[in-house]
Amino acid sequence: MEREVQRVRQAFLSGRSRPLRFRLQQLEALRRMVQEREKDILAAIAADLCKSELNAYSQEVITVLGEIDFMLENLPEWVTAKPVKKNLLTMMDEAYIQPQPLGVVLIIGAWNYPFVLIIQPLIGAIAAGNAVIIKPSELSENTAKIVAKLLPQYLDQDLYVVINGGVEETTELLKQRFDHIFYTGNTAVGKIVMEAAAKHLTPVTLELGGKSPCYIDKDCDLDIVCRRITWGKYMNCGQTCIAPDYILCEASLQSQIVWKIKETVKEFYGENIKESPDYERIINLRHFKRILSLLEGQKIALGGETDEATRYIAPTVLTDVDPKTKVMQEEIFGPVLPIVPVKNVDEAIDFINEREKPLALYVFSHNHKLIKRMIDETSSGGVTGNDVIMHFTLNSFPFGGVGSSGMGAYHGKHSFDTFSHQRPCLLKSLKREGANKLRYPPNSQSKVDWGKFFLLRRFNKEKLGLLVFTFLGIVAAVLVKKYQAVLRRKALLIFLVVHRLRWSSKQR
Ligand SMILES: NC(=O)c1ccc[n+]([C@@H]2O[C@H](COP(=O)([O-])OP(=O)(O)OC[C@H]3O[C@@H](n4cnc5c(N)ncnc54)[C@H](O)[C@@H]3O)[C@@H](O)[C@H]2O)c1
Ligand SMILES: CCCCCCCCCCCCC/C=C/C=O
Repeated sequence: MEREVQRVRQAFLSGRSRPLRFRLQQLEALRRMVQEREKDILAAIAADLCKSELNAYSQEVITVLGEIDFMLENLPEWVTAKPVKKNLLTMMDEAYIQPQPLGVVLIIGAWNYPFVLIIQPLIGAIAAGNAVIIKPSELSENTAKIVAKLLPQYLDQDLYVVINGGVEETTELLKQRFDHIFYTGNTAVGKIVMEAAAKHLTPVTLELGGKSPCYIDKDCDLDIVCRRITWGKYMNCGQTCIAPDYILCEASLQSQIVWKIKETVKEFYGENIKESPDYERIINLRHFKRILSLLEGQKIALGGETDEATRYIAPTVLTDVDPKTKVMQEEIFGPVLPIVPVKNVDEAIDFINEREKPLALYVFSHNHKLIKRMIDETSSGGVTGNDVIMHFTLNSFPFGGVGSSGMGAYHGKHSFDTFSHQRPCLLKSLKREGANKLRYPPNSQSKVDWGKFFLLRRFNKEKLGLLVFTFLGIVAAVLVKKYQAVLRRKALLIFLVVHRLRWSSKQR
């Protein structure tokens, strides 16, 4: 493992991942890989999650292609140095921020969207000029294998490396020194990753989970609300990090919600859900049993049918759920939707704020003010009003959690920033030592006063214009003189002295 990481580091140190042209060419090659090997990729995802190829394409491949195109379009602008505002002490210098790659990045993926969750961060890491080691989830082994097979056929083989394996291999990998670790998965392992990273002071992005609440106000169109919630909750069999985990609403709405979800389930998956190409299965037996255990003692208002042999769990709704029960203590990550009755929006806000900060929050209402109030008075990674999941699709948004749902974010420019160091660069001249002398010992009151003037003096636009105009006038005048260099310095000095004296007298 150590040797493998060392090999990737050597490749990074060669410098070839840095030029813009190389980054664009690698991103184009990645796009070619997705397009040319689409069938293989979709088949692998389908095998891992019992997912139709159409769904695999819409849920994973579209996002990846969109992200690559967005990067290709914007990268030339993002990589350029950005000049910054200067103060009086640095006004003759060059000052800019240069984004630079961090070095060798480790990306650890989760199984539930096994392709997009490793390829989307990879796109950001390549765009920012890094070398990357990718560790796909061992639970989605078909996707892990196809990614390990295809990437070296399209990308630089020493800069971008896939390492497959389970907990043992990941633990070994985490002992190595990286320049950034990007982890997607559950919160418990997130803590293990962060602890390992701390040994090398490696910064981390943690894309974690949590219980994302969904508040339904009585002032809304329940047909549409239930259709949207049914889509987001049962997509991928509930195994989506930002799926609505539970519903909060007034008790009187429960029966209508159950009825409308039931009708929508029929509309989406037909009479025989098991036969539907659009309904997935639980990833493994451990998760299947874990989800079943959440149903114990609950009032099942819809669904509840299961089949262990195929790890099938029907779209399920629980009503009158007691917040103290197990289903409300952990992220469900399956097709089970508890409804917890609350008296009103105030109680819903308190309910959310008494718990860990979720990855997403959903609010449904015709009342725009109520939605805004929920946003203002709660915290979550992201929010969608009157829909679910859809904030994920906007790559101008930073995607990530807050508190126990994660730290850091990615997608689009946010990915580029996550994998870049914003390096401040100040380029001075070895001339103009007069002004620099102000900071050298021995110190004096006069030097401090000059320092205050140079660093604290604020010019509004008019004054700045006047200053520039006067300065240019002086420069023009002295240029025609014989001893221009000496005179210019003196004139500038006189101007600054006069200006500072005026400023000091005003302050007194
Ligand atoms: N925020 C997001 O973008 C996002 C996306 C998907 C999933 N998630 C969250 O991830 C969770 C589901 O994923 P999961 O955790 O079951 O996926 P998982 O089991 O695939 O684990 C994630 C990764 O962690 C590694 N890992 C597991 N145990 C480890 C250990 N002890 N030490 C080191 N590495 C270890 C695995 O090898 C894997 O690569 C849910 O909580 C979900 O909400 C979050
Ligand atoms: C045909 C229209 C496509 C609509 C877009 C669907 C968006 C699906 C997004 C799925 C989320 C994938 C990432 C998951 C993260 C957490 O698990």
